[in-house]
Amino acid sequence: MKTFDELWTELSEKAQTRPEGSGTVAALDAGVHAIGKKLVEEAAESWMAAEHEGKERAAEEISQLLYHAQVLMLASGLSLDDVYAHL
Ligand SMILES: N=c1c2ncn([C@@H]3O[C@H](COP(=O)(O)OP(=O)(O)OP(=O)(O)O)[C@@H](O)[C@H]3O)c2ncn1[C@@H]1O[C@H](COP(=O)(O)O)[C@@H](O)[C@H]1O
Repeated sequence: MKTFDELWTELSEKAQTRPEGSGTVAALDAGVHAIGKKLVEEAAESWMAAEHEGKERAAEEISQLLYHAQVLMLASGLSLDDVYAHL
């Protein structure tokens, strides 16, 4: 298990060090358009899971949604504080 902040630290490091085999690095290389499509897909899957598939599946899909949101932030050059400023 990891927190949102711990995931952000891990993904930020991967974006810097670009380790081989990282899905995050591959996603960043694919670009904002591809990341955005994945984010929308995970949002739809989160919605469907919450409405039809129960709490465990909803939690799983929402975790993937948060992951892809962080990847989009990295690809867009945004920090956590840039986003927190609007909460
Ligand atoms: N939390 C996640 C995470 N959530 C979702 N995903 C990605 O999102 C995809 C989820 O897609 P779906 O379940 O919808 O399955 P899918 O559509 O068949 O998947 P794809 O065809 O798109 O690969 C997974 O295949 C992963 O590529 C994640 N990829 C990585 N992480 C974490 O990010 C960290 C860094 O990962 P790497 O960069 O791969 O080392 C690690 O701690 C990982 O646990």
